[in-house]
Amino acid sequence: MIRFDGAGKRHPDGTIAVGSLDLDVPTGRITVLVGPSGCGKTTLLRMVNRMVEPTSGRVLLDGTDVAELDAAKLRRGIGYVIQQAGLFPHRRVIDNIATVPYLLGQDRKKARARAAELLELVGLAPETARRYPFQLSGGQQQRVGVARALAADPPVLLMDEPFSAVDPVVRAGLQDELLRLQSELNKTVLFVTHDIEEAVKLGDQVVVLHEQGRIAQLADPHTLLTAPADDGVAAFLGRDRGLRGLALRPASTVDVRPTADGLRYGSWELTLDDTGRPIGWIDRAADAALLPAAGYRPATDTLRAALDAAVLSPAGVAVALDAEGRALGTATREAVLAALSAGLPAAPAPAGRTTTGRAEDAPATDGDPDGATGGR
Ligand SMILES: Nc1ncnc2c1ncn2[C@@H]1O[C@H](COP(=O)(O)OP(=O)(O)OP(=O)(O)O)[C@@H](O)[C@H]1O
Repeated sequence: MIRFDGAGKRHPDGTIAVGSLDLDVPTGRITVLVGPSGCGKTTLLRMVNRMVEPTSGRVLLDGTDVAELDAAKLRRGIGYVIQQAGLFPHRRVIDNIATVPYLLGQDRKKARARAAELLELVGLAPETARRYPFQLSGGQQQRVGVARALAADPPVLLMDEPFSAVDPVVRAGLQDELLRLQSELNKTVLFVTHDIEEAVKLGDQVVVLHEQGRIAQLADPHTLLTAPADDGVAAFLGRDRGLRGLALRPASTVDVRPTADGLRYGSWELTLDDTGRPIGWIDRAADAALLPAAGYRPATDTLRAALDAAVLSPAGVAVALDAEGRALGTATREAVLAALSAGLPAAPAPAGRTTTGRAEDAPATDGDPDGATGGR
């Protein structure tokens, strides 16, 4: 575990980057520091590997004050990934990844073999190994940066806006990759971002920071989205935080009608190819062209993906897919909405209006929507 124990940083010019922070970063989990520019995120991250020395308080790594550890040794035991990857331009990818193992005096052949494994682990083709960083895309460079940070198999990973320089699609892919890696590796990850969406997607716990490293809220993503500590945090989370919360709930709760039970909904029919993959929806009544069938994967996707597929479908029906893209069944918009409502408190029946226009309780069986609009 990493512990910030009253850790603060005051620069010689008097700037207080971080006032005094108490924070536990649990072992084997992802903790995300998120907050506006200049709130002290990078300062805090760098206190862990002693690139910044606190001017007050301490940072403890598994109970030991990092100030007591040899800085170079400490850094070799902590993976560090930064924006733009920070690769050595004159070294091939394979040697970039093996940098720390070389420094640790590992046998070169062994270090390279491990680097090749890591290349595969982060989803890069083997031929990437011999290229130089400038021959890679931004997203590929970030993957190499992650592989390099993992090379010495450090228990701790510090990631400072590692994915912010790449476009949103590549970024989402890198985030997915990090979550997949983390499910296998269980590193203690301290991740810095200014993007709240990224924070709630990746964090087991999210620390929302105000200026000078003051904690505005420390919570798991669900709590953060549903119960922001104050208006400032709510504003930072954005207006669609309720909808974004759907991205934290699994799609597996949606009721799926198996393909064997039929693929017709009114005049709409889902057509599949020989392998069981959806081709599209056809409206038998209109004899019109096939329309695309939006799908989602119940095993791995979120409720948000299921809702998206249902909303996009011309038939109002999402296609549930297996990992190979074959149709398992279908889920109506209503089924998705039912799953969505399952986690929420039931809405009471609409109350009627008194003659003074004030709402009053109405029996659940006697809800009168007209009354609610004052229609008579
Ligand atoms: N060497 C320095 N001297 C004086 N002030 C500094 C120095 N380094 C950083 N600061 C200030 O400390 C504060 C925190 O900086 P830090 O880089 O930790 O913020 P951040 O939250 O990571 O910002 P960003 O999201 O923009 O990267 C900022 O106000 C910054 O200007």
